[in-house]
Amino acid sequence: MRPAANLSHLWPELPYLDRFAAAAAAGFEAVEVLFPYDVAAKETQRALIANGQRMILINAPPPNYTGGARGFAAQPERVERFQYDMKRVFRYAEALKVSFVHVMTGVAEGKAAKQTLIDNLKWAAQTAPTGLTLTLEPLNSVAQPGYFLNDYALAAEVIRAVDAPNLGLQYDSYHAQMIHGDAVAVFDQYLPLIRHVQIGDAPDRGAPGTGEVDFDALFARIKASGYAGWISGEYAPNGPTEETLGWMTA
Ligand SMILES: O=C(O)C(=O)[C@H](O)CO
Ligand SMILES: [Mg+2]
Repeated sequence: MRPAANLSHLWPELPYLDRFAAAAAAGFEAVEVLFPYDVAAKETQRALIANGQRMILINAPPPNYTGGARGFAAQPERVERFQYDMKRVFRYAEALKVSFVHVMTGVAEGKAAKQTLIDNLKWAAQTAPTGLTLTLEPLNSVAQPGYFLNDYALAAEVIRAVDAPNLGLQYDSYHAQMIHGDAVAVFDQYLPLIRHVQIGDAPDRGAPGTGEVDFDALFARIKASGYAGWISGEYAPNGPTEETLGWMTA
């Protein structure tokens, strides 16, 4: 088990740069951040160095760089902007030495959207710096209405169509449970494509153990599978984050 902390979700009461120290004090050597772009990469780097941590994952920027709409990789009218932004994210990722960039599809539907996503990902996989893996994550339609990649079967189809060694699946127990009703079965079914794991409960996206995901079974399956990647806590703590971290030793 290699635990990581998603600092966009955990320690929400602290300013961004203070969350690194809180995570270090809780024992996290690895962190991830959804959208670090409104802070200079050097400042994030300083926080990582000061706390002996590594940044494992960032998201490709949303249209306004700090939040809001979740990407546009499946929007046919924004291919040029996609390539422009991905070049920026690659520079940012290299500066922070991140392992994964989550590419978001945005709101879209239909055949043209799927083909655009596949073409964009082929280009991005070829252009990405060596050592960086791109991920796709299905997001459920309650959290992200209209989001193109709203199903694990669709994500698997796109990943297989792109067929690049540096593109894989980002599994998230919260979204998997919301979309398919059984997060454990989704983990089992898509294991060969999974490169990164995030955990949160459903339906409220609380800490593991607060909802309907069977975490005992999920952790047992992860352990039995030989999955050797990161498991990142990405949930809304209902109270002090430190009191929600039992999963780190599960
Ligand atoms: O919502 C999630 O689960 C994510 O991991 C995304 O990165 C959303 O931006
Ligand atoms: Mg997630």
